[in-house]
Formats: sequence, C-alpha cells, structure tokens
Amino acid sequence: MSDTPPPADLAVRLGQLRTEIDAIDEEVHRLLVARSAIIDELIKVKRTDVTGAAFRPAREAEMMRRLVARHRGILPIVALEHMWREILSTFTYLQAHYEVHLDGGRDPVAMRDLARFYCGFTVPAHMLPGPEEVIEAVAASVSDLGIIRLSQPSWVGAWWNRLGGEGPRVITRLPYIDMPGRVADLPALIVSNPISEPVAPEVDILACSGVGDRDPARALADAGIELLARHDEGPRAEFLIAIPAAQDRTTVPAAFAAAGVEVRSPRVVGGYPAPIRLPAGPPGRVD
Ligand SMILES: O=C(O)C(=O)C[C@]1(C(=O)O)C=C[C@@H](O)C=C1
Repeated sequence: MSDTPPPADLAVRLGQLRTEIDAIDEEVHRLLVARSAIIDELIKVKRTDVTGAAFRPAREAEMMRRLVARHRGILPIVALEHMWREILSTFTYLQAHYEVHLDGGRDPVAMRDLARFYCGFTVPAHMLPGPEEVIEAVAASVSDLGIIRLSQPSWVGAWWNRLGGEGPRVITRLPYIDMPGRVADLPALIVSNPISEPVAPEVDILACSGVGDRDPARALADAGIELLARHDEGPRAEFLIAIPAAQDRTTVPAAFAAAGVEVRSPRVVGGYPAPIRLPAGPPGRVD
C-alpha cells in the first residue's frame, strides 16, 4: 500500500500552500513599502541632500552579520545576501543618487556580475578601462562609487598610490560573504570619496613602497597581514596590504624585513568592515 495521499488531497494541499505563499509575499511587499516610508523620513533626518553620499559600510556590515546569524533553512545564504544588496543599494540610491564606475580591464563579465550583485540594477554602472580611470571618475564626482578588481601582481601599475588624503579611499571589500564556491566572487575593493559619519574600519588598507626582490606574502601572512597587490618598478616594489585595525602598525616594517624587504612609511588609503567568512557547503544552508 502506498503512503502517497490520493490526488484530490494533494491538489487541496497544493492550493493551501499557494495561499500561504501569497500571504507571505503580500506581507514581504507590505514591509518593503513600510521600509521605503522610513527611508523617506531618514532622508530628512540624515540630510543626505546636504551631506552627499548615503553609504554607511559599517552599518551595512552589521546588518548583513545579523542576517547571516539568524538565517535558517534551504534558501541559499548568497541568494539572501543578493536580495538584501538590492534593497540596501536601491534605498541608498534613493537617498542620494550615485553611479558606479567599474574596472573592466581584465574580466569585464565577472566585474559586471559583481557590480549587479552588490549594487543592483537601479544604480547606473559604467565599464572603464582600468583602476586609474575608476579612481579619476570617483574623484570627479560627489558621491559615486568605484569597484576595482584585486589582482596580485597588479596588471596595470600601483593604482592604489592615487588613493588617500582628501581624495577617494577604500571603504569596502567584496565579496562581503567570503565563501568558497559562491557566485559573484571576483575579489575587489570599493572606493569612494570620504563619507560623512565615518566609523573606524575593522581592517586598514595601507600602501607602501620597498626595496628587495623577495616575495613577502608568507612573512606578512605569518604576522597577520595580507598582501593584496604588488607592482614592481625596477628595484622598487609598491605594495597594497590589509592589516587588522587593532594590530600594532610597527608589525608592518618588521614583517617585510623578515622577508628581506625594506619598506618606508606605510600610508593609510582606506579600510573596510571585516568580511563574513563561511565554510563551503551545500549552497548556503545554515541550520
Ligand atoms: O542607516 C542608514 O544610514 C541608511 O541610510 C539606511 C540604509 C538602509 O537602507 O538600511 C541605507 C544605506 C546605508 O548604507 C545603510 C543603511
């Protein structure tokens, strides 16, 4: 005897489940409309019309961490991340219009996927030849973002030496959920002009130049420092590194020295909230 209920019962159950789905969809939509009314008021309170860009990377990181912590069930975590990215970037755009400039030099298809995943389709996107053009476009704007691909060694020169000071700086690292096998996984940095209400980043990004032809990546990693990019110009090498903000900066020259590379005066060119690291697994199941 089969346990399968008769077809008539299954048809009834299917109808009930669809009614439940419709009720949930209506609730989700109602809540999104309610959220947009709150953002409408937030625009007046935050005065984004006066202060410029509305991005708050630390707040977005905190929201994403809470989302990941409470997630359950079969919905892939990266699909959920994408839905929230669409929400966050559209509501950011509604507060203060911005455009996104993409470093399309090496892999424009992966770059476009990354940008659409994180910035959605409401925000206008422009593909540019490389990082220098991206930084230039951001610097010439009030509140635009740039996305620059991280490649090691840099294929195009030490573009990071154009960051810092009053100009564009790194504010975020992508992908935000760092999970093996995920989609939209092109390693990249987001740059913007300095934002108001800055929150101290959890990871600092430093630019430094040095002399010495050995690869310092291992010695840096042993000291908790990540080599993000390198560019060689004759005997000099330019480096872009990431170091936890809480870590003593004197560990930087010491770690380079351990690899036989002498570096001078590391310079801060931005920082970012620490990405969420998740193990590989079934597509994002969290129980
Ligand atoms: O909290 C803010 O300041 C907002 O602007 C709201 C909001 C959001 O939609 O939740 C939008 C953009 C920010 O990057 C962070 C959060």
